[in-house]
Amino acid sequence: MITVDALEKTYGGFAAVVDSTFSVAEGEVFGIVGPNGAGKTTTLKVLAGLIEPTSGEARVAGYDSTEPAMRHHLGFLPEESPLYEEMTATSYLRFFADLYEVPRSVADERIERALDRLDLDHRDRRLGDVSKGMKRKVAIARSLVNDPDVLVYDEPASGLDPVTTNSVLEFTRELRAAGKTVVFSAHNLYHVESVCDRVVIMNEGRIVARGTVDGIRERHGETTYHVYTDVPPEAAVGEAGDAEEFGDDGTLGDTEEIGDRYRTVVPSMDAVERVREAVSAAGGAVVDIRTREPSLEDVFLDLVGRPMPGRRGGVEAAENGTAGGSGDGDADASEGRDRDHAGDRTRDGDRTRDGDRTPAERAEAATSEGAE
Ligand SMILES: Nc1ncnc2c1ncn2[C@@H]1O[C@H](COP(=O)(O)OP(=O)(O)OP(=O)(O)O)[C@@H](O)[C@H]1O
Repeated sequence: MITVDALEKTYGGFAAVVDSTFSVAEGEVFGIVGPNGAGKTTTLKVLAGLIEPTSGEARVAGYDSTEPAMRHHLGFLPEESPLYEEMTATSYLRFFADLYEVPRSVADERIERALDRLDLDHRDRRLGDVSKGMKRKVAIARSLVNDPDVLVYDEPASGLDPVTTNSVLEFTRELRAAGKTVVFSAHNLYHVESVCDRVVIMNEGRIVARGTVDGIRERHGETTYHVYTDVPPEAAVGEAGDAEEFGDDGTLGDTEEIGDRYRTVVPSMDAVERVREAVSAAGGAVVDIRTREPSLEDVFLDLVGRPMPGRRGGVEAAENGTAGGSGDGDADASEGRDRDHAGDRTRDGDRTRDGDRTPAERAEAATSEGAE
């Protein structure tokens, strides 16, 4: 349903996305995770047809992402989704359905269903007066008014309370059950673990891991063993012999005093045995051993904790104070501003006349221009 091939996006020489290749099957929930500035939003904006790749391509529902017709198959939820504050949820969603030229009876039924499912109260209150969670739900409902096959959600549950977060995650699962394809970005790894079929982890513009959450954990994470003893292994080692013998990597492992016990973390069962021998030689004993599987978070921290090679323009440009360095959006206008497909308009000017836009384009324009 989605294929991204050798995608690259640079802003004024700064590589926001580098050589990104992945695909998403129909009916799959696919997560893009990564730290701030990893390139998640840029990737999603390319998928949503809001910016053009510098090179490579993205195809969505059989269309190149730059083709206006693609948008009929797509619902996009931006990270920030300003709404028209004077409207009610219902009138706002009808407005978008009209932009997509959805017949009123079909739209009303679709809107009711989405609002019911999202437990949206206060449908007739002005949007300026509703909670952040409700606003996010209305924005999600908006992404569905054209009944798209593909949903691209940027941080759908960020900043929401736990109840609203759960309801948004549950709703995402239901979208999958209804056969929709969902791509979403998240910082919160729990959100990703609990919903996604597959994941890519991005760092500094590049994909650094991919697969199912379990697969990524197995491939990139290391099981550790927590050995609890009644004497510190260091002391035992002092009497028993050479501390360097512990651990596959030749280190002793991390020991921490916890109450009247000592916990030594080692990377292998071999090392556990050496702790046992050393402690028993010192007259002590192993009182407990626990295995700890790596979490996605462990893997994430390990993978994104080191600098990536090959990102051009970043540090040097920032140090020189040139465009695109910190990438805060003030890059050279010739390359650095988001362009709508086929260069129709820049973000801050030269808008096309409304009459030139397709229904999907008008809706997208209203999405990004809403309540500014
Ligand atoms: N219009 C732009 N002009 C210049 N640089 C940009 C522009 N948009 C994004 N960048 C830079 O590209 C890099 C990737 O940004 P992007 O927003 O895709 O990251 P992200 O993973 O979504 O980050 P976050 O989690 O903070 O939202 C960042 O360094 C960002 O500052």
